[in-house]
Amino acid sequence: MALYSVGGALVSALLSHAFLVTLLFPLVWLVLRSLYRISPLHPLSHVPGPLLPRISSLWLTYHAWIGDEASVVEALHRQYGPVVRNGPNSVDISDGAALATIYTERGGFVKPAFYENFALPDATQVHNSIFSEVDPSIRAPRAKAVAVLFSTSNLRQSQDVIYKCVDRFVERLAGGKKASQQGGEPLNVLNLTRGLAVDAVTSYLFGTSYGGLNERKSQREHEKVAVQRELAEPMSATGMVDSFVAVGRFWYLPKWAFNIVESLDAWWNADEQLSQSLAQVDEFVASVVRDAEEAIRASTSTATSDEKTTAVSSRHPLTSYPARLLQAGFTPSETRAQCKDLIFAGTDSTGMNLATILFMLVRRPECHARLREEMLGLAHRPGFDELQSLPYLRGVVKEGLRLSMANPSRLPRVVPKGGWTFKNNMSNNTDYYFPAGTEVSCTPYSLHLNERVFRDPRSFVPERWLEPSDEMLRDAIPFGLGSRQCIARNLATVELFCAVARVVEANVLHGASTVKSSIDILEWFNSKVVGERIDLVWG
Ligand code: HEM
Repeated sequence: MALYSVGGALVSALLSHAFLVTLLFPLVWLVLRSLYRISPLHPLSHVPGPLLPRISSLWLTYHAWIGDEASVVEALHRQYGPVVRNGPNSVDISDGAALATIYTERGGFVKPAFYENFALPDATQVHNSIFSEVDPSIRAPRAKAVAVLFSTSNLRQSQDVIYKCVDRFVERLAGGKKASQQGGEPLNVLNLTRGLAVDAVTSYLFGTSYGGLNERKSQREHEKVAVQRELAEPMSATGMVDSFVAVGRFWYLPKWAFNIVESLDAWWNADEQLSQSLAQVDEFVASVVRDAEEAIRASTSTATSDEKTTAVSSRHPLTSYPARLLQAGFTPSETRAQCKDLIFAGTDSTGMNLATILFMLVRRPECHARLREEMLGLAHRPGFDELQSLPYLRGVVKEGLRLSMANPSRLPRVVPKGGWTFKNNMSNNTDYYFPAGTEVSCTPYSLHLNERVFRDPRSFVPERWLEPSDEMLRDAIPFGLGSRQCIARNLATVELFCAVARVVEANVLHGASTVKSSIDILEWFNSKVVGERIDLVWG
């Protein structure tokens, strides 16, 4: 009876303080969850790491946001060793021995759900891209439809398309040099390399050039004014590319929170230039996909003669990226989203890498001289394939890719059913067991700057690639690794080789100096160059 009345009193007390209970319940839950996460009962309790990331994934989210994630995780490795817990359920490994299991063997582990925060809008729909799709069975038919475009033999056949863009790029660089010598503004080389990247991707894959290197053509009659403006103004796709790069600030958030933060961010940072850039890219992509649809319609036997005439006039190749996706049965809306993704991925990374290589060659004139000697020492202008076998040029490109940090932060994956034991030979032969569902990653920043593998790791030393160790070859992962490595690795590599070779051949960098002594970045998934400029000046 007494017990009954005590219970009743407790219930009525709780009910009369419903507000307090509502407030307390989540707090108690949070405290209990945090205690569990730092307790020996947690399956990752054996992995070293500081307190905050063990308690909450907000720690990593915060560092991604402020843009120091990769260097902060590297600092953890220095303190705790090659295996560190950087979140309640996540672990980063700075030992290249982990790469094969995580990314390559048996197709590698799958990407975590937050990759889907990189999905792309098209009108009222949102589509996962080949990059953001986490389900391998959904990604596979899309990648299969376009894979042939990224093969070396296909690229070889279309090399003229790439060279045309590269030559225009060298011309623009030379124009910038002239203007700078005449006392103009410093040349933002990142703007031009992005122009080359967007033109190469769109000319080669879409059959139509975006024209990033040909903007403001109408002002040609005032050449000097036009050049000055080109030096100062960003290429028109820049706003769109930068807005996608900025998704990396909060991509770790769960979908619902991501959507709220993204909407607030879009409202807060709304500006005319960005809206124009987004609209311009949308318009370009829409017209490319329309042309592809027309060409497909006209190629079918049921096409009317009018349709055939339109298709012939548009001359859109049935083998283009959008045409291949459409013919494989994907909707025009999804095809537009996939094309926009390529414009973003292809412009940002290649642009950043090429600008970094040029920056490094200017900073190290002796490397530029040696490369020029290699190029000029050839009896003939090297062909497409021969370029990639020139030892010093290879060293320059590989070293640029190692240091450029276009994608500096971790490449996370999820441990599959059955768990995974990582046999760590680096620190006391400790074995680490990670249960299914654990997020594991290697971080290009840590691997590329590991002094055990790359002596004097922060210096640009192309010579180190003349006789690389097995570990160097294993740990340099600028394109990622395995089944989800960069789909356009061959295309990007070819762009870099051709552009660096032609720039050095034309001797445009002669007499150049850099405005800053280093390239400072925000370490988002795709890094952002602070100030969005990599400036060169010629005296
Ligand atoms: C030097 C230039 C480039 C670098 C350093 C680079 C780097 C990367 C990296 C690191 C990944 C893997 C990300 C991960 O594992 O989470 C990736 C994936 C990808 N990249 Fe690139 N990329 C470059 C150029 C390009 C270009 C030119 C394109 C398009 C034309 C492109 C399209 C893609 C796509 C679609 C994926 C997703 C592949 C998949 O998940 O199946 N990238 N890239």
